[in-house]
Amino acid sequence: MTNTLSPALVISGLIKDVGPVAGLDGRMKRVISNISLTAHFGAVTALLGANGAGKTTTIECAQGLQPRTGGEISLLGQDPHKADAGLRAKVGVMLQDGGLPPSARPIALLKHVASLYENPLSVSALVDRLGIGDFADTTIRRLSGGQKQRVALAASLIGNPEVLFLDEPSAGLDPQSRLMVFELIRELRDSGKAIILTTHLLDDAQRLADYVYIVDKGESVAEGTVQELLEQSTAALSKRALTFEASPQLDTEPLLRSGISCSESRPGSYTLTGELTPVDVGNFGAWCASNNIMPTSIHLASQSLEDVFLSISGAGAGNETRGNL
Ligand SMILES: Nc1ncnc2c1ncn2[C@@H]1O[C@H](COP(=O)(O)OP(=O)(O)OP(=O)(O)O)[C@@H](O)[C@H]1O
Repeated sequence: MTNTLSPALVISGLIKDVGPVAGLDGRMKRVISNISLTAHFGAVTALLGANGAGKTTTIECAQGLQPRTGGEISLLGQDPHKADAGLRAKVGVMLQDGGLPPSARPIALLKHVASLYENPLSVSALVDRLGIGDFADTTIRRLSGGQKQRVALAASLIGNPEVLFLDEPSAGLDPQSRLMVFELIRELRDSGKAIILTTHLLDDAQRLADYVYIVDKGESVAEGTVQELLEQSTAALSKRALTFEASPQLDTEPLLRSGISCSESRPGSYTLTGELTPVDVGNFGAWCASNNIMPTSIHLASQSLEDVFLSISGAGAGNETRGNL
């Protein structure tokens, strides 16, 4: 029986080199330079970061699917790279590409996976729970991305694992399926399992994670609960952006003051950024009036939570992405 008081997973100073890489004249490329994290039982631990930050590589090293170059990993008290079948049976994995055989049908596949475990969960209960019965007779290759995702989640759960790795669990799910999957993840967490998930969606981390590690360019750059991370960046939260469309190459100099900048991201599309006050908004109106400028659109927005996380992760302001990191 696993000691549930010890962490399920501890990663210290992970380093991972890949290659040889053709673009680097056959040299190795360091994709993880320093990632450390601890995941506990009864908690959802999220690795949050932009595409290419190193999340998948980290969890694949944590599962022993990829060898590490340096650092230490302890999964249920063992080195995952030297893991025996006993350890593997306690770990469930849902990979980003699903890894499901394309010609199999969902229920037959789940029954087969269940037969590999000593004490599997009930296939029919999981099928009902994840709504898999609706497409039970369709081969995996013909399923939609979200349907495949649900089968992959069921397959990762069937062995009733103590630790569950989920790589981008909400990818491709429609809103209803997303709620269903999130509810199931919370139940699993409440039943004491350790859940480690990767996501580039702040919303997923906010809804699900008890503890978040922000990963950027192969390093863990911040950690805490979502609330703690938000509190670390209250300065960023007070920033706003006023975007307007008008003629190109306008002289926006009169709108600037210390802490307020203006950029023309494409001809005729301007964004004023900084701690904008009502006086700045008034000045903007007066500037339009005195220069006979009639903008075709004006949009004032608080910096989004995504911007806050981008500022923590150093991915840079001015990123147009919304809803993603
Ligand atoms: N075998 C490899 N050869 C070359 N580059 C690699 C290899 N494996 C990973 N990388 C690079 O390492 C970086 C991290 O990749 P990884 O898949 O871990 O990122 P991620 O955070 O999971 O991204 P995503 O959200 O897009 O899945 C990326 O720049 C990726 O291109």
